[in-house]
Amino acid sequence: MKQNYDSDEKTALQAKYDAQKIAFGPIMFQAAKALRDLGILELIKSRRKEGITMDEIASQLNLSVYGVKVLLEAGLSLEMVRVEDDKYILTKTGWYILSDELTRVNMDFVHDVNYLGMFSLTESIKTGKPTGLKVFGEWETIYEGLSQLPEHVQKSWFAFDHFYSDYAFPEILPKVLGNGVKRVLDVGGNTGKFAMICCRFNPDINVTILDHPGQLEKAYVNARAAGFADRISGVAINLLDHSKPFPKGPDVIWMSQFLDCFSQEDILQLLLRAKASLEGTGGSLYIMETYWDRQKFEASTYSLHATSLYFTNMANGCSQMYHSEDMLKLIERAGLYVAEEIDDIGVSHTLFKCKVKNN
Ligand SMILES: C[S@@+](CC[C@H](N)C(=O)[O-])C[C@H]1O[C@@H](n2cnc3c(N)ncnc32)[C@H](O)[C@@H]1O
Repeated sequence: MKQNYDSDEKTALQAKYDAQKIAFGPIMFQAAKALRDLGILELIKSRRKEGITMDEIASQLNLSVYGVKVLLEAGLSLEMVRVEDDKYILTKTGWYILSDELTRVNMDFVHDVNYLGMFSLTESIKTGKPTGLKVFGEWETIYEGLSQLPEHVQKSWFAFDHFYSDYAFPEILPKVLGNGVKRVLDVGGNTGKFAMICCRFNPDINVTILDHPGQLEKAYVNARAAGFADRISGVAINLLDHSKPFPKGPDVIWMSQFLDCFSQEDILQLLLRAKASLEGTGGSLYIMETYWDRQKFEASTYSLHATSLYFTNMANGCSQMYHSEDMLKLIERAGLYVAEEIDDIGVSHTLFKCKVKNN
């Protein structure tokens, strides 16, 4: 992470250039995506070091020279391509836009899930509502409508969600599921990915998923296909209804990439419900989240700050990718304590193992 956010040491020239990058950001984003999706970057990459002319790209891809020209010129300013003797060559940034899975997943998420809705971000800030969500439907939060979003939007949403958790899950399994764990409560368990990993990890483990009915349907299909139908069950629930207690007495309550879907007031209530479920049992609550202050790389912090605005405008209007101190204060207020913490899991996660105080 950039260690401090209290300095301003750019020259005026650099600052003005950076301001133009912001001013034209949405147009240049579309240019980068068009260069990727029209196959221009792929073709340039296939020519490696000798490069390829604009005319040849146009003819091979059946595009107008005009169209290829404006995109390639944008690509020069984006530093995605460079040009030598009229021949275009892919830069390192161009390679990342084309071939890096993390970048692709992020770009598709921005484009398919967020781009249209973000037009009303200011309104979301003023109203505390996810006003961008209306481009897809009339839900209070995106989670209620997730299974009804257009196919390509769902695909990008799930790819974004799964990319990050898929990398994180395998690393922490022995820590979370070792020591005779038998009953796992996966709060916000989505399509059952973690539940199935638990079942594979140890044949004695049974998992209950709490989530919206649309997500549970997908989880059941996946569980059946994997042969775990008898070990994975679900409770269809709107978790914002804090009058509904969590099932009592699991060995592990698992909340992965989940609490960022809620306001701080709601997180406190969810933690209190988790605590009530664990009271007197010796069980643990594991919270796996991406905190913007715990990142090793500026690129991660930047991505998390941007992702917060997805929550503001598209998801629910009130949550975000939190600072770890926000979460630690809520854990304390709920009467829990962090018994163990691990940073740098997967792409950018932190795991808090929480216990009930004076249990
Ligand atoms: C970002 S996903 C995380 C999924 C999974 N735990 C992972 O790590 O990949 C959040 C999950 O919480 C669920 N969720 C969010 N708000 C909810 C609510 N109010 N009631 C029930 N489920 C909710 C969503 O449906 C979704 O499956």
